[in-house]
Amino acid sequence: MTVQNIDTALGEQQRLSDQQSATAGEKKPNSEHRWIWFVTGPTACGKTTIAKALAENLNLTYVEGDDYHPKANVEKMSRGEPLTDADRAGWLQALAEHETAKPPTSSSPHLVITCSALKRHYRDILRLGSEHAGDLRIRFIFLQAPEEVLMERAHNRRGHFAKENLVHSQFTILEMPDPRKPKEKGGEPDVVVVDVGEKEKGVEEVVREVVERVRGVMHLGRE
Ligand SMILES: Nc1ncnc2c1ncn2[C@@H]1O[C@H](COP(=O)(O)OP(=O)(O)OP(=O)(O)O)[C@@H](O)[C@H]1O
Ligand SMILES: O=C(O)[C@H](O)[C@@H](O)[C@H](O)[C@H](O)CO
Repeated sequence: MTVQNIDTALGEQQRLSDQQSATAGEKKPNSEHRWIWFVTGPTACGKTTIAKALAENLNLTYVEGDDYHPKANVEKMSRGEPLTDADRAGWLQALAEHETAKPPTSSSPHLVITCSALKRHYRDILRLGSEHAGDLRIRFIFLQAPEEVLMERAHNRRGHFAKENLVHSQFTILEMPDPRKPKEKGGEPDVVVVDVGEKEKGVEEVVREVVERVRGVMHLGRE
């Protein structure tokens, strides 16, 4: 197979996976729905960077998930101590409530929210919004990169409470979503996985890919 053929095959595979993501769980698309996009992945994978750019490009409302942590969580993370399930419970609940709250009127009703969402169970808490407010389409973008790459990004980042000493603990509990398998087989077809680990890719290219794939899912979901 030539490089071009591999690219075409991968593109097709991605399109099929996004198509699945567009309609995951819905029998009939509803034109009145709101989109909620969670940008997820371990610390320093680029959630804030990519979510802001995505919101700006598609004119969606950006919400920084870290702003919903209680002070004690931020202090704990600043000391390099990993959060527990109990520490994250209230935070996940706050984000789940935020997604079902009355949509903002001053800007787009569609949200892009950052949240590490490291475990399947956490993503399921966020998915519950769809049951509580029937017009929601909750989707995830998982930014995937090797641990060493995120260690380096966290090390080089300035002015953030999360340092490189949080990275390893997050990888030990990470439950990577698999969008290719159906839900009944443990898969998560409502997740768009984007590789952000390649050095030569850079932020601009990742943003371009994310915007294109989100656009694809939202468009497919409206058909
Ligand atoms: N695709 C990329 N390529 C190279 N550097 C990147 C990329 N995306 C983000 N970065 C850089 O990596 C660092 C981490 O990014 P960012 O703060 O957006 O991550 P985050 O996932 O929001 O982190 P946290 O969960 O700790 O808040 C930043 O310095 C950012 O500029
Ligand atoms: O433990 C977690 O789930 C993560 O630490 C997130 O809650 C943080 O917000 C992020 O990684 C740092 O910005």
